[in-house]
Amino acid sequence: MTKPKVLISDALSPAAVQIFKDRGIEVDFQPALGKDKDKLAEIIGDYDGLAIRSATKVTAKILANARKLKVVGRAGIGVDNVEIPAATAKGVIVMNTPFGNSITTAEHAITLMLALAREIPAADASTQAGKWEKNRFMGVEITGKTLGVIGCGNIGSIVADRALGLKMKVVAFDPFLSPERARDIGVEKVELDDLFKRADFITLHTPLTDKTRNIIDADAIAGMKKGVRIINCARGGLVDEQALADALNTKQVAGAAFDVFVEEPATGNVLFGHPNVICTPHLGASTTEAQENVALQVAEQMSDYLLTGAITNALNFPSITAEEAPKLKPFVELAEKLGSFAGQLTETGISKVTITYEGQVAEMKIKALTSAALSGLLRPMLGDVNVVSAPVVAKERGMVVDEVVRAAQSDYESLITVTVFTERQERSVSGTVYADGHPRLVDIKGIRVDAEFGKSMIYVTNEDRPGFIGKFASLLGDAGVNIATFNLGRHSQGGDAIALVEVDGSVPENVLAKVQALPQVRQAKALTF
Ligand SMILES: NC(=O)C1=CN([C@@H]2O[C@H](COP(=O)(O)OP(=O)(O)OC[C@H]3O[C@@H](n4cnc5c(N)ncnc54)[C@H](O)[C@@H]3O)[C@@H](O)[C@H]2O)C=CC1
Ligand SMILES: O=C(O)CCC(=O)C(=O)O
Repeated sequence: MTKPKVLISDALSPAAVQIFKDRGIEVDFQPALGKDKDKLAEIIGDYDGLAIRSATKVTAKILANARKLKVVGRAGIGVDNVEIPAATAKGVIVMNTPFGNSITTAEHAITLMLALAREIPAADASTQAGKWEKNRFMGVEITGKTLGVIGCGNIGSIVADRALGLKMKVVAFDPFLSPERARDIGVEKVELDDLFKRADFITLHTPLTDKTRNIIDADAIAGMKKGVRIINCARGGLVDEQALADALNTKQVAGAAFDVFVEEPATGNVLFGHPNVICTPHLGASTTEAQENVALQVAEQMSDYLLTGAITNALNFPSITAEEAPKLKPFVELAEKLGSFAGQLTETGISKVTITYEGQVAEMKIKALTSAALSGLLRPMLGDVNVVSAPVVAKERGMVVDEVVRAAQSDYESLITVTVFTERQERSVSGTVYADGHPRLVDIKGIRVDAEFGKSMIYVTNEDRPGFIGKFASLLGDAGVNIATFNLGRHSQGGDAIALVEVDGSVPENVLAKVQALPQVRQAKALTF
């Protein structure tokens, strides 16, 4: 196997380079490349993995050139610099490290809150300028004050914990925060209007979504306590910057501390220059500890995926642990081959696919198996589809996908059945994995068989009549097509029968036409796996 190759295009800790090397992965560390999108587009085609922070923008245009790319790893939390739908459509896994920088970012929010309360940056600048303006700087205590936390997930709840330690009262608005969790972490769950009315300090910790964009706008600010102070260490765009600047001018807002901006890098911004505004250049995650954590974690996760297929913290695919990956692998292969078998036999539009998991396989990660079956099914028709992109492609094409899970009902410990519905017919194929780890076909359209998936196969449906097998075999022999394995099955004596023959090399079209012309043959197809 050739070594996978990874590009690091942002300033990750060098710890990541070492992990990739130790795991036997070739790595190019180009920490400034993320800013040069043309160069990135030019070279991305050489890499299996791309490790980034926030400077690299993984756009559809970059992805279009990413011929070999399998995984994008974000050393950090927010993935708004990655076009995930485009990555998914291209079959690229996007993973992040959801916890590695949470403490550091929460500490940055607390730091900014305290700095705001005592106007530390302005007092520092004035003192170092030799002014000694003791009477200019009059701060506020935070003890006993109310902190409003908008978004109480990983970082928000750490901020709440630290603020409680500083003897603040904490109210939180987060539609997904359960009352039990709120109680456990010692915060009062409130509605947003209530938070605005009560908070002396407000800190934001949500992702930027259609619901959270401008969650603090002019109306929201009008509903706040006069003299409120606002901290944003989450994402630019959560606060309407112009509305905030206006409110700073009228003193409705007494101060604001921002680490993130609508446009980054923020080299000019409407907030710059206002009194009691503190700005940092997206430093939330910038501590030695956090950068080491996220770099190590992303490198391990990407290596696991590239080398073993284990998937952790993916945003566009279910997680598969390192323990699950080897057990799942033969079933992924089985699901993909069953899908491929059904796909190669299907000539008209598919309206629905049902995938049934029976026995032990029903306990596994069936989402991953379904994706594999869909990719096998769609690839003969659409070409460039893989397990990551297949569910999206199926949905775009209006295909209904049903998953059925049930206890073992057959002789097999595990059985997967793929049933494809078209306008004209319904066709099922079933398979299992034997102890040798090889997938086997065990049922085609209700007819029992026992066949491995060969590289090149001929599938024939015929009437069960004497003489057919002899004629079929001599026809192949006369044409110089060597038979590797020969499998037969039938419904009943004289009824529908199946022949599934593995041959060496590809099946010439004229040979297939001759097979099709044999008197008992209903259908003859060349299949490849
Ligand atoms: N400044 C920096 O360098 C860093 C910024 N971040 C950003 O911090 C933010 C929070 O990160 P985490 O706490 O790890 O995320 P998280 O996913 O653990 O928490 C986000 C919380 O926001 C809540 N939420 C979602 N929609 C909401 C809405 N409409 N109103 C109120 N709450 C809502 C969710 O329920 C969740 O509890 C993210 O935007 C992340 O990108 C993270 C790390 C570093
Ligand atoms: O990598 C960084 O410095 C930014 C961190 C961040 O914003 C995130 O993890 O969401």
